[in-house]
Amino acid sequence: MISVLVGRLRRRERKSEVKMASTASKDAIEPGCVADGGVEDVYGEDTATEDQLVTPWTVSVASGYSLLRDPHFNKGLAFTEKERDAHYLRGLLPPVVSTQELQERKIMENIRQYQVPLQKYMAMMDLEERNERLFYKLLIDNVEELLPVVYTPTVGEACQKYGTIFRRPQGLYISLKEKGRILEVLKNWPERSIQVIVVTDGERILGLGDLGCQGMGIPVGKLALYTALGGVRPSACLPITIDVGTNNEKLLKDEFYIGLRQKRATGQEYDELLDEFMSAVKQNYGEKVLIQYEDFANHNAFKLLSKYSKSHLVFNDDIQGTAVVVLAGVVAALKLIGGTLAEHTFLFLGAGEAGTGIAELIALEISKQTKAPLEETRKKIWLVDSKGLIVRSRIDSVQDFKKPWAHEHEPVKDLSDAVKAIKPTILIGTSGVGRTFTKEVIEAMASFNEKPLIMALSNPTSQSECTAEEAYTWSKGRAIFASGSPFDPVEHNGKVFVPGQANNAYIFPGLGFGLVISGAIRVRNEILLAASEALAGQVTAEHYEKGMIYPPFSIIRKISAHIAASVAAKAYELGLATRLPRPENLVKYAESCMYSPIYRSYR
Ligand SMILES: NC(=O)C1=CN([C@@H]2O[C@H](COP(=O)(O)OP(=O)(O)OC[C@H]3O[C@@H](n4cnc5c(N)ncnc54)[C@H](OP(=O)(O)O)[C@@H]3O)[C@@H](O)[C@H]2O)C=CC1
Ligand SMILES: CC(=O)C(=O)O
Ligand SMILES: [Mg+2]
Repeated sequence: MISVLVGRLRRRERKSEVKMASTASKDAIEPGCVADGGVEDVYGEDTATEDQLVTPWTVSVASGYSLLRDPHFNKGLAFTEKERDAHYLRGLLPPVVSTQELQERKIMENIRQYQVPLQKYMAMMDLEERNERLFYKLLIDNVEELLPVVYTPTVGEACQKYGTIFRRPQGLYISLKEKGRILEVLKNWPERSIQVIVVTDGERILGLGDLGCQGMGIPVGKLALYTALGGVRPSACLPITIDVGTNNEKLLKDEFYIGLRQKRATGQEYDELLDEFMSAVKQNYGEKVLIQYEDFANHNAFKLLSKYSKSHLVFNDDIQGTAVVVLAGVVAALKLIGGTLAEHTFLFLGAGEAGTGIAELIALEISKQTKAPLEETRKKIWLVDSKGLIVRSRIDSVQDFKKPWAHEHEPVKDLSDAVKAIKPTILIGTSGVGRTFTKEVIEAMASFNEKPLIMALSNPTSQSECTAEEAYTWSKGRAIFASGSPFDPVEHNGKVFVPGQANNAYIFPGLGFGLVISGAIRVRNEILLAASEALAGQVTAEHYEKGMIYPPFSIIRKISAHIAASVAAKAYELGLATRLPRPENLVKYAESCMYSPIYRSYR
């Protein structure tokens, strides 16, 4: 044990020596710029130029067999002849020397041969554990094909079966057993320079409910996107699952379940654990670490966000990230459906984190545009929950986050009747319940709207309120449609429709990256609105011609650089940014900070 600790300390000392050696070259890019992820180049391997030699440190200099088994440095068959000599690799590899491009082609061919999505997911996770740079190269270069594998919908199935497919632990598990020792647990994580944490307690995993400790697939997947889509260096990302038990009876009885076998802790016990976690994170990683809450149930999510947004850099992806991406999609869609934001009427199925989060940001933007008070702008937005339309007469019985949406109206029991009564121009699904946008609902939308905007946001695909095909067919090809999980293009009456993917994956990687590169210390609504505007600004005439309201994921790194720049600019303007001086060209700066998965050469 002592020798492991000494080894780890030595590693950190050596990393900082390398860091000093590499700083000079970075200054040549832009003063103050720190390459790859906007965080300190702890390993020294991420220098901006690829021809510089770096040392593959692990406990000591990694070499031979251990080098091949260190995913951070392993290049497999791509080790050069010189590297094979210098690092004792002779005989441990077959003679051929491959390129990263050839390795990438081979793995893509292998992955395409799997028919079952979960097999593709497992192949990708295996690759991440074997060769991190190749994993990210694959993900970046084939983003549209691989996003559904490492993210929704497949990650949902992976979480459901996490115990069965579990091979090696990913991320950090903090359970009730660690109460009183969370700081110690954080120190067990091998990296010190953490910039982004994604944390879940597993209670509302996508629209699949309580998956307890097996929710870990979500922080792992989200952080893979932080690197691939946003450019944050992998070593600066930390996935965490807080295990307070699960109320999922099936999992509690599952012999392969990996979490605490007890009912969820609530009340004071829960609050104290979360409080200790939040303090320990700040103590260990400082003020500027971004904590992204993910897939908490709404009874905790709103509370946590409001409690810690005053003292920590926190962001709730389901409440805030979803709101940003949907507002951007709606604003972009105005070019196709006409009118201003204020002229539209919105109806939501689902009044939880996503529904009320989106509703509030839309109301804020309308208020900003029209100067009308927020109480007024909220009146154009209606929400339906599991008990029907949220109306004034229900105000005393609904949760606090629903109260602003309890408008004057007679009670309405179901969505179909609500659509007919409210006559919305925009229908948004955030219920987590599949196939709830029925033929009757879509036909009603199409009966009083020339171009109804229909967004079925629930994930994974099985929970989508309707499919793309249903939306286009039932509206006779008039709907503008976007969904949370991807759908293939649909042909209807000889015309091809390309559905948009309204998923917070467009936003959180760029938004988080913008916070990191500016050293922001808090997230504010103005920052969310800036991110939304930046995303909407990336939709071009060419996209509109195809009926698209989001740009394609194939250009996500460019999109993320623009979002990050707008976020950073707003953070500087609000006095929330601490990384000084402010770079002049923030888009260029963001691009220059992005992690590159290209192999480095070892001395
Ligand atoms: N596309 C994206 O980027 C995102 C998608 N989502 C998806 O949105 C869904 C909801 O997430 P979230 O808002 O966090 O969940 P919540 O649990 O906070 O909210 C769900 C809401 O849906 C309502 N609801 C449940 N069943 C029905 C029903 N049969 N009819 C009408 N309303 C119903 C609930 O009603 P009640 O309050 O009465 O219980 C609640 O208001 C999930 O599937 C999630 O995957 C979430 C975030 C981002
Ligand atoms: C996309 C996402 O964050 C969710 O479905 O929860
Ligand atoms: Mg989520």
